[in-house]
Amino acid sequence: MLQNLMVAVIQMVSAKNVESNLARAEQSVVEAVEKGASLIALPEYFPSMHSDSSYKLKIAEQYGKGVIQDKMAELAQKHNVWIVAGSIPVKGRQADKVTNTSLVFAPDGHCVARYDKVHLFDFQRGEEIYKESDSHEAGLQPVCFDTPWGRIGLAVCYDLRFPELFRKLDNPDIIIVPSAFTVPTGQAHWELLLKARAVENQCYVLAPAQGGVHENGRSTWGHSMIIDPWGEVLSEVTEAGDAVICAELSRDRFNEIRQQLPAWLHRRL
Ligand SMILES: O=C(O)CNC(=O)[C@H](CS)NC(=O)CCC(=O)C(=O)O
Repeated sequence: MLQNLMVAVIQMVSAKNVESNLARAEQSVVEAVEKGASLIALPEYFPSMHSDSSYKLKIAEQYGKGVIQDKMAELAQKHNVWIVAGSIPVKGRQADKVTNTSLVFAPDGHCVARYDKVHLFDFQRGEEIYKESDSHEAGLQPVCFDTPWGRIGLAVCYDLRFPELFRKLDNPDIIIVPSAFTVPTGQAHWELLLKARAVENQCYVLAPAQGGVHENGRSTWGHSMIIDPWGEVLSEVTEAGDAVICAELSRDRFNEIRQQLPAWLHRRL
C-alpha cells in the first residue's frame, strides 16, 4: 500500500458551454499534475451550469460514451492520474430525465466507478428555487472504489446532509463530495457538514465545489476544501473563482487518529 497520496481539488465557475468548461477543466487538471497530484477531483456539474434544466437533457451523455467522458478518460491516461469527474449529466432510464453522476477514471483511462446522486435538491428560499427532482432520477446505492492508497467513497452535494449514506459506504479512507452549494446554505452549513462527515467517519474528505458568479447570474458558495480525519482543514479555497488546491494525505496520520480514538471500531448499531 502507498504511504502518502497527493490529491488535488479543483474549484470552478462553470458556464453554459461544455467545450469551454472542458478546456478550463483541462487547464486545472494540468496545473494539478504539475503540483504533483495523482488523484484529482472536479466539482459537481463542471461541464455545464445553466438555469434551464432541459439543457442538462440536451448535453447528457449515454453512460460509456460522449465528449465529456472521452476527455476525462484521455486526461487520466495522458497524465497517469485518477480523475474523479465531479458530476456530469447522464441519460436516465426515463427519456426526459438525467442522473447527476460522478464518474471515476483510473490512470489507464478506464471508468472504474459510477455514482448517481441519491438525494435530489428541492429547495425554496425566497427567489431562490431548485427542483432537481423535476429533471433528475435519483440514484439508489452507495458507491466505493479502490485505489493503491485506499478505498474511496462517493457522494454529491446535497447528499452531504444525509449521514446514513456515508455510514452505508464500505469503510472508505477518503470521501469525495463534488458540490455546487447555494450561498445561504453554504455559508451556514458547508464547512460544518464536511467536518462532521470527516470526524464521524474518521476519514479524509475532498470537497471540490462550484464557487463564484456564473454566466446565468447564479452564485455558488465555493470554499472548496480538503479535510483530514481529525476535522482539520488541510487546504481551502478562500476566494471565488477557478482554483486548484493540493494536500498530501498521510497513511500514518490516518492510522494514528483511528488508533488513538477508535470510534470507528466502537460502532454498535
Ligand atoms: O443544477 C446544477 O446546474 C448544478 N447542481 C446543483 O446546483 C445542485 C442541485 S440543484 N445543488 C445542490 O445540490 C445544492 C445543495 C445545497 O446547496 C445544500 O444542501 O444546501
